[in-house]
Amino acid sequence: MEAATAVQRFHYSPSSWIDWRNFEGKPRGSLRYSHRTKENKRLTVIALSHLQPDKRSDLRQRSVSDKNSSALLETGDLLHSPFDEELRKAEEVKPYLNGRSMYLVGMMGSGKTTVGKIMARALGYTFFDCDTMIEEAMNGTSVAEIFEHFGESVFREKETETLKKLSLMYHQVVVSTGGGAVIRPINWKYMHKGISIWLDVPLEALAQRIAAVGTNSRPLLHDDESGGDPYTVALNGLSTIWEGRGEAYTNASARVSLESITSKHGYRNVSDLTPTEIAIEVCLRASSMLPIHACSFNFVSFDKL
Ligand SMILES: Nc1ncnc2c1ncn2[C@@H]1O[C@H](COP(=O)(O)OP(=O)(O)O)[C@@H](O)[C@H]1O
Ligand SMILES: O=C(O)C1=C[C@@H](OP(=O)(O)O)[C@@H](O)[C@H](O)C1
Repeated sequence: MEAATAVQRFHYSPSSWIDWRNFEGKPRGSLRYSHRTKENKRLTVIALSHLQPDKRSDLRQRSVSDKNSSALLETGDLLHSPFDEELRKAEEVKPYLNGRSMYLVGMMGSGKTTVGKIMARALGYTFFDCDTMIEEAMNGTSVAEIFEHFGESVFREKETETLKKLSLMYHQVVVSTGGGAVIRPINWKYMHKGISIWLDVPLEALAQRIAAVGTNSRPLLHDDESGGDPYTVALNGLSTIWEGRGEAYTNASARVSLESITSKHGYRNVSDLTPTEIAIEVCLRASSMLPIHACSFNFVSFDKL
């Protein structure tokens, strides 16, 4: 076996936990950690960057508390940590997707970015965030600044251009769209080139998430002057937006309801679901919609089934 592709099994012990501060951010939703072993071999660990601080500590506890837990350390290939094992369920659907891209739609805060990064990792797809692409195309101007200085219509034009580019130039991508991408019919023409999945999350759960991180990056929630608490402000804003576009989400090829997954897992609240559990469900849902014969066509336009 060549040294460059050799995969070594590394057993965690309570004292061998890796300090997260040694990680550096990398594109494509991963973090890379390198250190030298006693034998002076360079080992690299890739871990999931989507993990929130609380989820990281979950992983840490799971890793150090189980004597048999192990992670594959590698020199250039993928890491499969104990956490990644869950993702194998999603990875298994890859052959059925036949390279089709996945477009995540849903209200702001529904987890399109968080879940999309995990899906991309599981499927070996490339992840794109539409808002980030627009910001980059506007020389780093933030979404909030684009709304403020140029108005929503300019942002929507850029959004359409970005979806067009993604749908025509790429395959095997997971795209996190902006919450409002569903309102322009032309955008559906592009998103239906792949599989579009609506992440349907109750407004109360969305308001909780948004209140926790603030509305700075979400200009459509800025206008409230009621002086209410962050949760109420977010819920009122989301309710108004939902009235205007709730129906548009039903154009998606499939809907993944977080309430349904919650009861499937026997949980009490939507907030008990991990992003990984949701990502697995989205991948399974996408592949379950594909008729067997559709799998023999590569990258054909995938209109609503
Ligand atoms: N399943 C989840 N459980 C709890 N919080 C989540 C979950 N998914 C996303 N979040 C949090 O909600 C916020 C919005 O998520 P994000 O992925 O940015 O949504 P979107 O891209 O749809 O706007 C983030 O702070 C994220 O950490
Ligand atoms: O709902 C919307 O109209 C918007 C949602 C935002 O994206 P997220 O859904 O990623 O927050 C962003 O595109 C912009 O603020 C407009």
